[in-house]
Amino acid sequence: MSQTADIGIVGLGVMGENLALNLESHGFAVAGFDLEATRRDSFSQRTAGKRAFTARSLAELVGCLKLPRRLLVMVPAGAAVDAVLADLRPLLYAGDVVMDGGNTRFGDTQRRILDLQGTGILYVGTGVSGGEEGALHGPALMPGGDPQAWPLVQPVLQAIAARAEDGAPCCEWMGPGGAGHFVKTVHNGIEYADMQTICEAFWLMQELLGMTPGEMSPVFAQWNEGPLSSYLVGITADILAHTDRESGKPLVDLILDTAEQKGTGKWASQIALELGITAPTIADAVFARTVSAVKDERVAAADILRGPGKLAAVEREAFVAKIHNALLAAKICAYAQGFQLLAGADREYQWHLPFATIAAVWRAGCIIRARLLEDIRRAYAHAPDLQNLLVDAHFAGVMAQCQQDLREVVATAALHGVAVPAFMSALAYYDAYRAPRLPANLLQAQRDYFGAHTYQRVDRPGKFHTRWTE
Ligand SMILES: NC(=O)C1=CN([C@@H]2O[C@H](COP(=O)(O)OP(=O)(O)OC[C@H]3O[C@@H](n4cnc5c(N)ncnc54)[C@H](OP(=O)(O)O)[C@@H]3O)[C@@H](O)[C@H]2O)C=CC1
Ligand SMILES: O=C(CO)[C@H](O)[C@H](O)COP(=O)(O)O
Repeated sequence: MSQTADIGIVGLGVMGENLALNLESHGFAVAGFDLEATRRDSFSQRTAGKRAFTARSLAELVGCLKLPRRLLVMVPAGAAVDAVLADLRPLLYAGDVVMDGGNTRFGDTQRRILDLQGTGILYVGTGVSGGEEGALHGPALMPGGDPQAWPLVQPVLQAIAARAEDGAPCCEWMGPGGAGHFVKTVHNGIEYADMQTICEAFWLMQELLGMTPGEMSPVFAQWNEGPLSSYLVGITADILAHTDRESGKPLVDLILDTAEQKGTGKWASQIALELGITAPTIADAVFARTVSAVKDERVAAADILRGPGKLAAVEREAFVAKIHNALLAAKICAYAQGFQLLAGADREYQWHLPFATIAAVWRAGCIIRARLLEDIRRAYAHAPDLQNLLVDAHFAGVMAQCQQDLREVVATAALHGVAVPAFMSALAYYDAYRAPRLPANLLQAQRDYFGAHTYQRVDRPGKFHTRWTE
């Protein structure tokens, strides 16, 4: 195969192989390479009879690509991407495009763009979401980087992307530099919060209402027909209905309660702290995973630390309806925080992120796809400078309907000693954001007391310092 492939894939793991098959099914001739011989063999077998070629080396892969070359790197983020780039660089010409589709830190993408400056090689960092199925049948794609690359990769990426209900491809240009990978990091931060709040809804049904997974599954399935409709609520219904073949028990009950993570939620939270953006529900979703991971400590502490006394049972049907509204309210708060994070980074890096387009791209294909994303798209299309999703008329209205139930759910959980950190932080975020006055006046006084840090007054301009004990 000489210079006949439309695109080369480096890394034929879960994502790379399925993206390659997706590309091939859309009429693109693909070439693939993986360091691992077993992955190459598996790729050869899965692509037998198709317009696909398995290269035995990076040089062979590059040699069979049409000019300008388009390469998609799907290897683990970090050192592996640098290693691939170091090997690729001497093989490429000016005008060739390298895309990194991994979950890469956006700062790494910015660094790699700088490293390639002067070579003419066009670099793109693209968020990819949708897991194995999405990669095969239509992911959401969030490319950003060298703008000159976009016309060269747009037809390929948009052809394989998922389509929203209105037919729009879930792939648009996010902006320069690390914009694409930043948008994916925020996507994953929201994903963490979405998953955690769903887990808390499940936990409340189990701990307070005594519901079994089998009883909860139809509840989630029904919720998936309404305003909570989303991929994650849908898969939760499926998971809760699943029975372990060996024991006959719900499989979810047999899974160890320690969550793992690869780091994107943590990055989203770190960036929020660095930029001074309030994203507590995303951060609490990360902390919920970290506390789950200290299982042995929790088991030991359960014998030492006291909780509340026994309380009257909670009425099931009415409380399930409240959990529904609490989940919707918390979800809106998490998305609001995610979009605040996008806006904060946009101010810092001057990417000119297209907020309405980001919501549109997330409507299908990705893990956080949800019905409410069309409302978010509409909100930002109507007001691109929207201060916060919460103050959009539609979302303010939904919050008005749901906030009382979020309060009651959080209060009930607290009284019964059931940990719902993401629900709690969503409520605290909502209440803090709608508070015209907060106790930061006392905090400023404390800072001034011990550190002469000064404070401002509400009745006159300027900076003031007080000798508090005089
Ligand atoms: N899985 C998912 O749902 C999603 C994953 N992602 C991201 O996509 C990227 C790839 O993920 P995934 O496909 O799941 O990972 P896998 O581990 O399944 O596949 C990565 C492949 O890349 C190979 N590889 C590593 N280094 C090189 C190299 N220098 N040259 C060629 N091949 C190499 C690996 O080989 P070896 O096994 O020998 O290391 C492996 O076969 C990651 O950044 C991930 O975070 C993004 C969205 C969803
Ligand atoms: O990017 C993804 C989906 O959008 C990946 O599935 C991601 O790896 C999930 O993150 P974690 O392993 O930390 O739960």
